[in-house]
Amino acid sequence: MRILHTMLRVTDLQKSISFYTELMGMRLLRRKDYPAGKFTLAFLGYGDEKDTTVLELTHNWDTSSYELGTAYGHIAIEVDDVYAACDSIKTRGGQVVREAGPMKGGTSILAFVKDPDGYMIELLDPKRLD
Ligand SMILES: C[C@@H](O)C(=O)SC[C@H](NC(=O)CC[C@H](N)C(=O)O)C(=O)NCC(=O)O
Ligand code: NI
Repeated sequence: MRILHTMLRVTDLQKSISFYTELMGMRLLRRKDYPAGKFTLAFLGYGDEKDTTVLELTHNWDTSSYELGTAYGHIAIEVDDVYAACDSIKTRGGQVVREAGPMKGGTSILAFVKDPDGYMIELLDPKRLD
C-alpha cells in the first residue's frame, strides 16, 4: 500500500493551481469536471501518480468558503534550501507566515507558507531532520 493523495477543498481552483504550480513548483497532472456533482478535481504533484503521492484539489462550484477548523496541521514539502524557497515564494507574492529557521526545540530547518485558502504548507529540508 502507499499514500496516493491528500485532498483539499479549495474555493478558487485556478488560484490554487497557480499557487501550487508557479510558487510551489508542482505540475498539474490531470483535471476533470463532474457536472452531475457540480465539482471539479485537479491533481497536482512533483511526479506521476503511479510513483508519487499527489495533491487532490476539490472545487465545489457552489461553495465559496470553508471552515478550516483547528485540527488541520500542514502538508510538508521537501526543499533543498528553505531560506531560498521562502525568498522565491515571497518574490512571487506568496504568504510566508513562519520564516525559515530551526524548528523550536530542534534542528530541522523549516518554514510555513499559506496557500490561497489558508491551508498551511511546511517547507522542510530533510537533510537536517531531528
Ligand atoms: C477520485 C477520488 O480520489 C476522489 O476523492 S473523488 C471522491 C468523491 N469526491 C467528491 O464527490 C468531491 C465533491 C464533494 N462535494 C466533496 O466536497 O467532497 C466523493 O467523495 N464521492 C463520495 C462517494 O461516495 O462516491
Ligand atoms: Ni480522493
